[in-house]
Amino acid sequence: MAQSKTLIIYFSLSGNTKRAAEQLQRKLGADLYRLEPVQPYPQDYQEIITVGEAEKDHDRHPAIKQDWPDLSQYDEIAVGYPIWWGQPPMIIHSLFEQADFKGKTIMPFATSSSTPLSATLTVMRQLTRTAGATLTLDNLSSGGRC
Ligand SMILES: Cc1cc2nc3c(=O)[nH]c(=O)nc-3n(C[C@H](O)[C@H](O)[C@H](O)COP(=O)(O)O)c2cc1C
Repeated sequence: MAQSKTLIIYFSLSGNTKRAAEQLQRKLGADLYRLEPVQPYPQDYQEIITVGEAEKDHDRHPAIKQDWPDLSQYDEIAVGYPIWWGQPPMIIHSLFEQADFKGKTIMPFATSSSTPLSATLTVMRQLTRTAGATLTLDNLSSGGRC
């Protein structure tokens, strides 16, 4: 029987998380899917800040395109995102609400200017638990279940 593959789902605006996801893809031999909002974010940095801040302040989870691969092929899903205001962006909430992650192992990874991945793990644990999945840092930099 073929071994189950890992799927990497990532969100990236300016390309840093995209590059991290591609590195991880090479390391894990995983499949790759870029998460995108239905309504694209603005190009202008200041406008991104305005839109992103409004989403955060109003707990608004943007509509997402839902053309990811059939998740039943994967036991492990790596979820990557840029850290926004010390947290995963609201689009990651949309992902956990719309995708069926029940029974999956979720491996988070993130890029930022300085905030560490660990700052986002309380939210990621909550999202993962609500989705009926398990959060792990195995295969990534830190190691260990959380
Ligand atoms: C709206 C917004 C909020 C951000 N908040 C933080 C933050 O709290 N901490 C941090 O270290 N970097 C923060 N950053 C920087 C991004 O996390 C960083 O540039 C990231 O690598 C961008 O990833 P991307 O190129 O995949 O979009 C923020 C950037 C944006 C646009």
